[in-house]
Amino acid sequence: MSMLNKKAVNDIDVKGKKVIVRCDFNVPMKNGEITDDRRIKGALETINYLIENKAKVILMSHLGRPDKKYEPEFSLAPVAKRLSELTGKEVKLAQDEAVVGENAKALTASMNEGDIVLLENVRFVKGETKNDLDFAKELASLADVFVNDAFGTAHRAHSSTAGIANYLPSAMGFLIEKEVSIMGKALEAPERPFVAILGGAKVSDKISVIENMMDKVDTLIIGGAMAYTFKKALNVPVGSSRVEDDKVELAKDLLEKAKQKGIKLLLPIDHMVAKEFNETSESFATDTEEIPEGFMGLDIGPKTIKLFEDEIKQAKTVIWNGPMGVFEMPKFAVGTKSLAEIIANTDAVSIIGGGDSAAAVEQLGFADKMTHISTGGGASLEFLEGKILPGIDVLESK
Ligand SMILES: Nc1ncnc2c1ncn2[C@@H]1O[C@H](COP(=O)(O)OP(=O)(O)O)[C@@H](O)[C@H]1O
Ligand SMILES: O=C(OP(=O)(O)O)[C@H](O)COP(=O)(O)O
Repeated sequence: MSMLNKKAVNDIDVKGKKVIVRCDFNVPMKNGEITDDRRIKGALETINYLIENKAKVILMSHLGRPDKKYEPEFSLAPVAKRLSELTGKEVKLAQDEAVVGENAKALTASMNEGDIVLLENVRFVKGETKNDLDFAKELASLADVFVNDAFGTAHRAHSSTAGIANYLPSAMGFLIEKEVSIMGKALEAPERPFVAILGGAKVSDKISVIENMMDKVDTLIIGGAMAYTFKKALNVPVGSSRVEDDKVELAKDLLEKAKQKGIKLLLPIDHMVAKEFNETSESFATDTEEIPEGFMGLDIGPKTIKLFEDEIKQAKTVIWNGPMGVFEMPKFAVGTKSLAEIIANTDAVSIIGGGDSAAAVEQLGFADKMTHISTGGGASLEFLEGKILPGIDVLESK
């Protein structure tokens, strides 16, 4: 695959060079504080390598979705502070509303080897998300080499992730290398049995993943609200569960396809149901796969957990993306938590897609027991769909 043979940062000469590194520092924040710094930690290997190898390190990222102009609440100042703590070095923030302004130019012009400068949020500039080449050229003018290590943003073709590669020699960072090699190997040459577990809200979001996975896996497990569209396709009563009526025919096709390909497709066989979408409403576990009239499925039931567990225990490779229920409500988080624990306790290669399942695994303290937790939600989904990620595609090949 073309994304697997890119030059990495250790394939190029960086000594004394200004290296501009696109990171994904789009971290969740509450009241100006970073609530989860996994993405910052994920970039440290590349940053530390560059420092040790005497590069001048210029970092850039987006944060959130500002309205294409300077907005103080989207400043990367909290990230600069956290980076200083994590690297033990002063990380200067170039405080320019236009990103490549007087401060950025002055700070980057006077760098010593091993210094770190962080540019302001690249999405303060209107052209960024349109992959405007003038802005890409401005960013490139600050440096000698471009390294992309923003896996979480690799599915976007923006000035700082794609356009800039037109103007500088380029390579991928260690985070992108790790994400692509672990997930790439699972897709290309997995140890078998290979089990994919998909959950979350919508079939429509994950159709392409389901289709692509069908060519690779031995077993496909489907939970979360998505499962009810499949149940409806099988004429199983689903009560008032969340169903995408316009995807029922598609679900039928996917079930048929799984059969033709000889893939085991597992759906829930019991459910935690409630009258209403809240935690105080009357709720219970159903005996069978049928959901009574007037009730909705909000989590997988105990028999289903056991069914999925038996399958996961035999797997040599497990990929998981999307929660098994409405895990935001503790009462309906049992399925998601149980799966996290089951996967954590297998010897299989375990890969957790970004987004909700990654957050659940992290919160439960199982992160260390997984082979890999992706730092990209949308990006890992597109990768699993088999799409080429533009932020990687633009980089120089070996
Ligand atoms: N049975 C269900 N009924 C309604 N919503 C559900 C159900 N199961 C899961 N969800 C919701 O799906 C959402 C996550 O879906 P999605 O965004 O597709 O996942 P991810 O972020 O992992 O890609 C969560 O907010 C969760 O509450
Ligand atoms: O957080 C991100 O996406 P994700 O929530 O799908 O992982 C990335 O930083 C991309 O951000 P964007 O979806 O605003 O382009």
